[in-house]
Order: sequence, then structure tokens, then C-alpha cells
Amino acid sequence: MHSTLNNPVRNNTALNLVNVTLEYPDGDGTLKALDDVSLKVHAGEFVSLIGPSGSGKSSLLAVAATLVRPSAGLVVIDGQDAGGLSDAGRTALRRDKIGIIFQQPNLLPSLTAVEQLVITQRLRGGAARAGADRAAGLLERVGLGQALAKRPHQLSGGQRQRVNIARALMGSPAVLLVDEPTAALDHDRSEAIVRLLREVTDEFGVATVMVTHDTDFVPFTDAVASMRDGRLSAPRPAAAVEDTATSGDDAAAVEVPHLG
Ligand SMILES: Nc1ncnc2c1ncn2[C@@H]1O[C@H](COP(=O)(O)OP(=O)(O)OP(=O)(O)O)[C@@H](O)[C@H]1O
Repeated sequence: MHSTLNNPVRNNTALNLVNVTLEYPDGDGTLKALDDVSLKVHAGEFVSLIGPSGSGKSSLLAVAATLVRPSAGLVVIDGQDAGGLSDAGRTALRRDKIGIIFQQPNLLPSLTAVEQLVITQRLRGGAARAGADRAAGLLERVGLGQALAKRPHQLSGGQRQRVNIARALMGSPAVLLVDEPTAALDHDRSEAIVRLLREVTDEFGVATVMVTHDTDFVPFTDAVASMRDGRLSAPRPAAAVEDTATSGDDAAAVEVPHLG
């Protein structure tokens, strides 16, 4: 029913971080927010990223989103090396290939749900009519078919986060980066949001990385990687989350295992 919305299946590595280091000045020295981090996520894979506060999770998402240039290493998005691009080139890459979902949906108060999505399409130079049709289809897909004309104050927190997810999918991204999407929601609404992210990862063939503090939701993902002091553990099958949560000393990470 929704197949016309979907991306073609991508059999590739959509997100490839290779030996990425991110340093910040820290007094007389430097702080390694990311320390030789490598991670591959294929189209249709869903990886959760856990780790203590300050361990580097947001830094990893910011580098993967091409919002922050790493001090060293490669960031390759859908086959394109972000490192060689100008700022304008990185902005275009982000717009065309990356969907970003933050904790707070940051919707524009005066716009309806459809308009929240259409405006992103207009910024891409797309046609308004095609944008409106696609926006309505995506909003239906995330369960908001009855709320197309509602403004943010008329939506619940969970509904706002669904608009946020639909908006992130508007540009048919190869990579979906999700930072604590359930922080403002109760448990049931949170689980519904993570289930939805699982579904859209499969249906749209995106490579999804979700930072979460809540290990209850890890089983909805394919693999879990943990951060500690800027280092990333090798991703493990999400079923092994109990082990993962108590350890974090693995060598720099490798490819997400293909499961099942
Ligand atoms: N802009 C910055 N300038 C200097 N240091 C920074 C900057 N951003 C992050 N850091 C430092 O880098 C390290 C990693 O921070 P980061 O925000 O990535 O951790 P996190 O795992 O996302 O934490 P949290 O779970 O609390 O959000 C921390 O020591 C933090 O203080």
C-alpha cells in the first residue's frame, strides 16, 4: 500500500565511519570525544547506541550527520566521502541523504503537520503539489492520517514525534540518525515510537542509528554498540544487550553483524 513512498532497496553500506577521532580543546590538552571510532551500518539495519553520559554518543551522531567535521578519519554517507566536500557540499549531502530526529521535534508552531513536511521539500527545491502528496502519505504511514491539518499544540508528544519521523523521511534519506527519541514520552508511547522506527527502517531501507538510554528498546534493533570514553564497542546482536550493557572495553568497532 505504501510501496510508492519507499526507497529502492539499497544493498550497500549507507553509513561508514572509518577510524574517526574528534578532539576538543581541554585546558592545555585535548579531549577525545571520539577515539578511533569505526562503524558500518547497511541499508535496512537498525543499530542502537548506548553508553554513559559524556561517553561520546551525541558526538558520534553529530559527526555522522556531517554537522561536525572529525579531527581525523572518514565519514562516508551512501558511498560519498563527506571529508572532501565544501560546507555547501556537506549541506547538500545532509539534505539529500540524512534524516535527523532529535529528542524534541522542533516543529514550527504555526504550521500544520503537512506543512511541516512540505516546507522541507520546498527547501530542497521540490514541487509543492508532489510534496503535499508525499507528506500526506508519510503522515498516514506514521499513524497521523487524521491529523494532517493539526498544528503542534493540537498534537500529543507522541504525535509530534511521529511528525518528526515523517519529516525526516521526506527527503528519502539513506541514513536516519535518532537521538533519544523517547526522552519526553511515557513507556508505552516510547515503545510505539521505537516500533515505528523499526518498521520504517525496514520499509524504507534506511540505515538507522538510535542513541537511547533505555535498554528496554534495544531488542527492537538489530545490533547494539556501546560507547565509553569516546571509544565504541563492536556492535553485537541486540539480543545480547545484557552482556553489552555491562562491558565496554572492546576494540574499535566493526561492521554490524547481519542477523537472521
Ligand atoms: N562542543 C564541545 N566542546 C568541548 N567539549 C565537548 C563539546 N561537545 C562535547 N564535548 C565533550 O565531549 C565528550 C562527549 O560528549 P557527548 O555529548 O558526545 O556525550 P554523550 O554520550 O552524548 O553524553 P549525554 O548522554 O550526556 O548526552 C564529553 O566529555 C563532552 O564534555
